[in-house]
Amino acid sequence: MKEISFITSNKNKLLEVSQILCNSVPLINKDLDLPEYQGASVEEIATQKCITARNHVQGPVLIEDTALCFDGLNNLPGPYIKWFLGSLGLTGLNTLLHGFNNNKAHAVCTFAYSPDSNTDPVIFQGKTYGNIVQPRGDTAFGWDPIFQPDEGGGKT
Ligand SMILES: O=c1nc[nH]c2c1ncn2[C@H]1C[C@H](O)[C@@H](COP(=O)(O)OP(=O)(O)OP(=O)(O)O)O1
Repeated sequence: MKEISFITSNKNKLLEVSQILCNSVPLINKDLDLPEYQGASVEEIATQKCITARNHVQGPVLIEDTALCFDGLNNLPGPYIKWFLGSLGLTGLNTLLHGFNNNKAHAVCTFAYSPDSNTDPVIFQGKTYGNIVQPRGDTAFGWDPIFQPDEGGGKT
């Protein structure tokens, strides 16, 4: 099977994707923080990110874009979660929801894969529903400490 270049600057993302694929797909990582379009849907952002990624490597390319959508904020921060998290921190993200009386949120993982530069990227997407809570638990990866998935047995 041909190797796929998974382009990400995020070590934790690379680790998770490698663990999930469990060597079933040969991945090579290129550590690049690709620009992300604004004002677009998560699917458009992932598509554009994948097209940009193709300029950096030969052969099949895979990228992923993560969004964290707060129901009370009409799905913001969504794809801008990286910048909200960087500016406000975990506690600040939680405080954002004060006054909205709605802690529901969903995480959206959007992968875009392109086998070659002549083929439009294909999108794969998964959503996990849950609630925004006070930070607790493992702080190793991004917004994990404030997201309690509905199917996580009460853990963040
Ligand atoms: O499973 C996750 N659990 C907790 N936090 C997560 C997860 N997955 C991404 N994250 C964080 C990282 C970043 O603060 C933001 C998404 O940003 P996002 O643009 O997709 O990733 P990134 O810029 O870190 O790496 P990349 O070079 O692949 O674009 O959410």
